[in-house]
Amino acid sequence: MVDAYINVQNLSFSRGEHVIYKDISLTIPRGKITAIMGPSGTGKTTLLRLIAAQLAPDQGSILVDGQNVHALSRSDLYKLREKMGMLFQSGALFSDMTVEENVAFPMEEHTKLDRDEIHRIVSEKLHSVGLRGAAQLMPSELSGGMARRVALARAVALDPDLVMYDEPFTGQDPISKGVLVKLIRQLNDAAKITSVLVSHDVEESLSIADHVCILAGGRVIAEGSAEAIRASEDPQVKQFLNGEPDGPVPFHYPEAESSDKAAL
Ligand SMILES: Nc1ncnc2c1ncn2[C@@H]1O[C@H](COP(=O)(O)OP(=O)(O)OP(=O)(O)O)[C@@H](O)[C@H]1O
Repeated sequence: MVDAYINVQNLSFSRGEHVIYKDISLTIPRGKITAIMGPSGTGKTTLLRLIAAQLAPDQGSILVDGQNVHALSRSDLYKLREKMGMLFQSGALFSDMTVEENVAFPMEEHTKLDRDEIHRIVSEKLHSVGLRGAAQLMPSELSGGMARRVALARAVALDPDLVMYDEPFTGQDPISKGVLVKLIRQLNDAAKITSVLVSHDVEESLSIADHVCILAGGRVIAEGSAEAIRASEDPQVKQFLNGEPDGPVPFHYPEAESSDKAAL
């Protein structure tokens, strides 16, 4: 039996007429790195936002560490969110704060630790991403890869049980990608974190993930170990892994019926 940290059970979610998920179930194992992959616009970021209870499902449930996140009181949800680190695409650094102040920010917001203790933890977190020497720099003085690593240090500042990464490799050169892959692995293993990674980057995702879910067309088209996914003979999985535009997974965003009729 898989020791699940997150259980998505019979989840359905629509935005207006657009069905994003139709009765999907998947498991995110505890202490492992799970990659969520799928074509652009398929709803990967939406799934992270549903897990963080920033969005509510139309049907079904999401259990995080055994708790139904959408049934929690405001204060229990707040407590659970303190255990979730997020590195979202939009999660840029605060441009008017130094690197050190950026990493200290979640501790100042969520804990009563004193300045010395915060300083010690910030140094430790920056050391773990190889940037202790950059503590006094401003974000504008960092390369894109360094900024991503500072954001990573900030995402793990509160020692979360779960870290969700949304497209951490976007815009990174191959060396930075390799560094980020190693860091995500190290942080996951050293602190026994459960990591969820959303990415388009098939090679980087398969190289790092223990467990993989591929989403397409509102469904889970494959779920399993990275090796099992690589070896899959399923035409939809092969199409996605090989980056082929034509195949069982449609390339075009579905048009509303009314616009079809209007065009006739
Ligand atoms: N705030 C919103 N209002 C309405 N529709 C939205 C909103 N945010 C996202 N969507 C729609 O939901 C669908 C899923 O979006 P989402 O960002 O989760 O996809 P994704 O798989 O993460 O895409 P990408 O890989 O391109 O980032 C898309 O079709 C998008 O148009």
